[in-house]
Amino acid sequence: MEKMIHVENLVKQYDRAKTPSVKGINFDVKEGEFFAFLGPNGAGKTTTISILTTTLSKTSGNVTIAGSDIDKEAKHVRENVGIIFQQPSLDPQLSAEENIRFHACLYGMYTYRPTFKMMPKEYRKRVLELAEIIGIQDALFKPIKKLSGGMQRKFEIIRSLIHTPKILFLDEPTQGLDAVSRRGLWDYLNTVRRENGTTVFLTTHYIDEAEHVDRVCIINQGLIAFNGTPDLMKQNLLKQEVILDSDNRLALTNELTAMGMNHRVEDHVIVPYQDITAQEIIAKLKTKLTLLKMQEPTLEDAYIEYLLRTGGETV
Ligand SMILES: Nc1ncnc2c1ncn2[C@@H]1O[C@H](COP(=O)(O)OP(=O)(O)OP(=O)(O)O)[C@@H](O)[C@H]1O
Repeated sequence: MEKMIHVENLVKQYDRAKTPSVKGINFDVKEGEFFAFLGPNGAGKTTTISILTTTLSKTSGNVTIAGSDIDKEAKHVRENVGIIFQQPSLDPQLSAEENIRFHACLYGMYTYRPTFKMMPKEYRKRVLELAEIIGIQDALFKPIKKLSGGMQRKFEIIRSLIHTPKILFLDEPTQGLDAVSRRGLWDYLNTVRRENGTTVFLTTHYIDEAEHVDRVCIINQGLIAFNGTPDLMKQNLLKQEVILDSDNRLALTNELTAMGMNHRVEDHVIVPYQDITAQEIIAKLKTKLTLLKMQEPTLEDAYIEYLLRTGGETV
């Protein structure tokens, strides 16, 4: 599988800043991968994403995007990426379609024409197709300022996809959106990923949005603190527990003690385990159980635990 993003010893020192904001980080993102770049406020996410999308210069290091060097082949890089920034970047005075048209012409895809009807057939087809996928055809010709925040975000995504980028960079794309709009946006992005095989690089403070990504990379104080699958992150950090109970709780706890299993009694009997599976514990128990529950840690639990253990801020 081709490396879509390659980052090697990337350093960014802002003018007048005492220390670098990004301190020599390394990571790769494979073609088609859904990659979440997480970290607390000020960790270096926006700095990194801005460098990768050629909107900010780096201090040192090597970065290639879809095989193109970000310094030597910046134009190629821009042709291959779509970007959704933290702050909405649509022109509120223009209609949704006009925003898309300007963007497409800016990318050199088409020569500008003053009306939608005068644009080439291929452009019109693509815009209508993309609008249909999210079900917002009706809003296409309305002024952007009349649309809800969620709809505007969707239009930004359409706009960023108009040139069929290989990589979509999303910098906190759902910030400020309500739960329904967030869900709708993710359903749409998943459709795009499935249909186009687009590589997605996401930064978000909603850790649950990264629960189903292929890989999570945590940046903390300008350094990579973790890079691996969400499952690995949970396994590495969270103690696993099984929650049990019985009408004869004393018999149950006695049995656990006899088995040499550490446990504590809270609302129920909680049994932390390591080097053994929950199934093995349960198979050994003779006492009749009235409750059997696995503790299902979330990615957010693991993330907070990770930052606490590595001495980072959790905000
Ligand atoms: N233009 C700048 N000049 C000097 N320092 C900056 C500049 N932009 C960012 N920084 C500093 O660089 C560090 C990383 O900031 P960055 O915006 O990349 O973090 P972030 O992880 O995106 O944070 P957030 O989650 O709050 O958006 C911070 O300490 C920030 O204060």
